[in-house]
Amino acid sequence: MAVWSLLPAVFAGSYLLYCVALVVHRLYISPLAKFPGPKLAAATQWYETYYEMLYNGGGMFTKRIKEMREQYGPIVRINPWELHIDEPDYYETIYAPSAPYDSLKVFEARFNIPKAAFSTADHTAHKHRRAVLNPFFTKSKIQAHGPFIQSLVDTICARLTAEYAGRQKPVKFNGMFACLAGDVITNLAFGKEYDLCLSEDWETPFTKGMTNLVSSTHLTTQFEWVVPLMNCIPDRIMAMSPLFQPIIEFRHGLNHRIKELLKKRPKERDTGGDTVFEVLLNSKLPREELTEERLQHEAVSIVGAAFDTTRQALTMVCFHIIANPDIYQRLRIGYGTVQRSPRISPREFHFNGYTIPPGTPVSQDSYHMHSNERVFPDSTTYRSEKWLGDPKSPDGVKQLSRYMVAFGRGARMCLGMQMAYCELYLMVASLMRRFEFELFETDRSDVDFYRDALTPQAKPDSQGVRVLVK
Ligand code: HEM
Repeated sequence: MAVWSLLPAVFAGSYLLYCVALVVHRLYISPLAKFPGPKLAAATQWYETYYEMLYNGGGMFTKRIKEMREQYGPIVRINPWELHIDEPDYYETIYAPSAPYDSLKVFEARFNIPKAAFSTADHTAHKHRRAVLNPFFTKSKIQAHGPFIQSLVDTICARLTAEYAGRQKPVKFNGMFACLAGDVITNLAFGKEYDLCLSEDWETPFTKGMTNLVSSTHLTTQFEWVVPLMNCIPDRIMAMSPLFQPIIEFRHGLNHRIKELLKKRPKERDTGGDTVFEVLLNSKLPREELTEERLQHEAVSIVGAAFDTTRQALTMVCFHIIANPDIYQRLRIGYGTVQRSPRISPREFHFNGYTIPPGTPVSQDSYHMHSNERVFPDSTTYRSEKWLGDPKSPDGVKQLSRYMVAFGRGARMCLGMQMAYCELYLMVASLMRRFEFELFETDRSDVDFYRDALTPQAKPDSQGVRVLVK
């Protein structure tokens, strides 16, 4: 028998040996071997991949982590290299404001925008990119945009009166709020809006693109090679896929805006920094930080981050207000983003007698925090009055708001929190003051967290929140 005919068997045998050695190392030698958790999850990343991609349609790992917590306690090894902690009072240790913690490298490729502040894993690079954006998103800056946001809200209300009131024609809240969020952020980012709020039936290619981008999150996170592979395939071929076609269109739209801005002579651009990208272009960032590619990444990131989160929050709040008329005008944000966002410390963490080695990704998340029955008893019942009168947490000392982490905490906390609050206040107040709504073939399962696609998504066959305007 020729020697070369044995090669496949030699390769297969070596690979098998390598896998066995890897599993033995992960289970018995790795510095994380002492942490509790399912052995299979510690042995292979495929465990997480199975829950994110396959089990019950995917997006199920966040919920699986909650089950692990119930079985193994407040600290769990959730995959070969990462720990998850479920202890409300420890949140501020991991998400400390000025701590020099990195984020996950694999997240850089998640939305194919590695150069955006949102994706930047390295703490120092993130700090510089973030610092130039911060001034645009302060409370006072956002308040100055209040009249513009109110004008969009008024446009929506006028349409509700003209096209829906008194008719048996349900309004799709998910789509309607997506249009609001999209118009607000594109206008504030570029000084141009897409007029999504005027679109037929609140359905637009832009919102479809954003929705698909969010849905692709597990595919691109679990298989790091997907994004580089996609980048090798011409867009016109990628656009044949119904998943990627709207994403490509969405990205091209934003790329076009950036190109337009860069084409303007610098003098024309210097209009006092009215839009996010004027602020960026007039900032003191070095030239290599202001390339077309980097600005395109920042554009997708800022528009994307503003979109699904705000749409979800508005839809959920309005559903609960309509379903419970006695809670009119009091609101609480649900989970925010449910997917964990680990931090990597250059120093050790100490938790519950464990020493967590430097360089280990450690996370908590808003799903575990907001469903913690010690801090939020009866957490699945919508009782927004619990937030009235500056309440204390169950220990009677700390403010309850310390545990409200829908916008995250620390150096990577939500950049657009004030903008989101502004949209929520103006939109919800206008809708609830001006209209009487009735839910149409909609119940809690249309808003409750079923699967995670970065943000909490309702059951797959949900048609969204639909209401009749009386
Ligand atoms: C209700 C609405 C919103 C919720 C619940 C929300 C939630 C969050 C959360 C939890 C994070 C932190 C992720 C992490 O720890 O890694 C985040 C980051 C971010 N959010 Fe929001 N967000 C909302 C609206 C917005 C809006 C309107 C904008 C508009 C610009 C925005 C822009 C961003 C950006 C750019 C980041 C990344 C910040 C960084 O990495 O430094 N978000 N958001």
